[in-house]
Order: sequence, then structure tokens, then C-alpha cells
Amino acid sequence: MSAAQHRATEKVLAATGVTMVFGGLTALNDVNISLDEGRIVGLIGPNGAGKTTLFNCLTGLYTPTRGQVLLRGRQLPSDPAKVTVAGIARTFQNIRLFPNMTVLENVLVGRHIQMRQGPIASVFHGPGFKRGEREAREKARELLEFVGLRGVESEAARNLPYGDQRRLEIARALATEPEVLLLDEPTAGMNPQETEAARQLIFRIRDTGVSVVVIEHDTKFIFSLCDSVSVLVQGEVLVEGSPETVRDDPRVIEAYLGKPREEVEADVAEAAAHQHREDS
Ligand SMILES: Nc1ncnc2c1ncn2[C@@H]1O[C@H](COP(=O)(O)OP(=O)(O)OP(=O)(O)O)[C@@H](O)[C@H]1O
Repeated sequence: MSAAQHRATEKVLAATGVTMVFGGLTALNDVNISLDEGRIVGLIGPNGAGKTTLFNCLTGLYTPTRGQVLLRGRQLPSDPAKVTVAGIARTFQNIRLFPNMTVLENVLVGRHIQMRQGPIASVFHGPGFKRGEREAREKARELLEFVGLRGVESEAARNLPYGDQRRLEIARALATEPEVLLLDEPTAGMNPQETEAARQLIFRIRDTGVSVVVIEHDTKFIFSLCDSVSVLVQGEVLVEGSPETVRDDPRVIEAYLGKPREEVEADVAEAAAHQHREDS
């Protein structure tokens, strides 16, 4: 196989046989998940299924008990800061901003990880440092614009409405210039308009070439957003496939959705109609 062919078939991110045991509890058991370039993958499953644990394994926060995670075919470093530099960024289920810092400063935190300005550069504040700082600010402003946060750069992050704080978290993650973005419940606590704006934002992020993995409880959101969906139940992948395959799978309806089939079908029909309106 030529190098070009090899690259074309290479997964951006691939977890194989990932098992995570905490004391006596197996939170993940032999999980396989992979992400193709420019794709959006959804991860759904009931509370405690292991979704966040898997994210923690994909970002170097946890070293799997067994199995491996490869980023572009290379073993992931077991240090979250190195994983960020290697190209994986994430947001958290509970927003983790620096509440007293300004909106712009929060994005600059992400940017600095990418700039890798060492302590020596900061002490001397030479011309290179100043230029780097100026460029970082420009880039941070562009990112704020991109996520739809305009005119609030000097506000303290804690003063932003909830939905905007989620956008800011995404801007900060994008500031590290990731290849892969992991979003942990990006629409939690959002109203329907904010949820729709978040969906459009994720599409725009994907369109810039970033591959995305999303954890969400809102299945309608996931089915209308993702190219493929994995369903985790009790630490194992129950089903993986296209949104259509997953939502029609009786095991998913029974084991995860846990609601009457008619109700699920109504949700599914609504999601499909939504997608149809989008496509037409
Ligand atoms: N650091 C840890 N130490 C011990 N047990 C843990 C740890 N992290 C997670 N667990 C356990 O692993 C299991 C999976 O938890 P996890 O948070 O990954 O689930 P989840 O699918 O993200 O759930 P939710 O939807 O509620 O966020 C749970 O039983 C949880 O209690």
C-alpha cells in the first residue's frame, strides 16, 4: 500500500480493546471506537455507562487498564497536556472555565498551550513574545467570533449566560488547534434555540476539518448531528453504526432508550423530518 493510500485509510483516532477497571468495578470492557477524518461520532448511553470514562481514556487523563488509544496511528501520551498538544481538545460535562478571568483571557489559556511560550520567553518579553501575544489575541478574537460570542471579550466569564459559557469552552478548546474535539454533553441545560445553535456550530467546526466526538443524552440531537453513533451500556459497546441503524435497533430501544417504542419512533420521525428540512 502506498503512503498516500495508507494515510487515506488511517483513522484519526482509534481506541481498541479499551478496558478500565476501578478497584472492583469494570467501567469499560473491551471498547472499540474509531473516528474518521472530518466525521462526527456520537456516544450515547444511560447514566454510568462509561461515556465520560472513555473520554478520560481518550485524553490521557486515565491510562486504560487494557487496550490502546492511537491518534493518527501513534500511541497517545499518558499526560493530558501532551495529548492537547498532540491534537485532542475537549470540553467537560461541568463547565470548567476560569470564572474571574475575562472571556478573551479564557480563550488565550487554550492558545498559550499551542504557542508553547516557555517561561524564559515570558520573563524577557522580547519582540518575538510580543508579536506572539498580539497574534494570539487576534486568533482568540476570531475564535470568539466563530463561536458566536461578539462584544463580550472583556466580560468576566462568570457573567455570561449559561449557553454562552458553553460556547466559550468550545472556543477555548479550539484555540489549541485540535485535530479532534471531544464534547461532553455540549447542550446540557440549553433551551431548544441554544441547542440548535450548538448543532450548527458543531457542523461548522467539522467543516473546518476538525473531527468530533460528542457525548449527549439528547438522542434527537445526536441522531440529527452524527455520521455514526456508538451506544455504550454498562461499559460495553452495545451497537455501533449510522444513526438510522442505531435508532431502529430493538436492543437500543430496550436497553438504552427505555421508553415505549411508539414514543421513540415519534422522536425518530421528528429528527428525520428535521434532517430532511435541513437537506432540502
Ligand atoms: N475515578 C473513578 N473511580 C471509581 N469509579 C469511577 C471513576 N470514574 C467513573 N467511575 C465509575 O465508572 C462508571 C462509569 O462512569 P462514567 O462517569 O464514565 O459514566 P457516564 O456514562 O459518563 O455517566 P453519566 O451519563 O452519568 O455522566 C460509573 O459506575 C462510575 O461510578
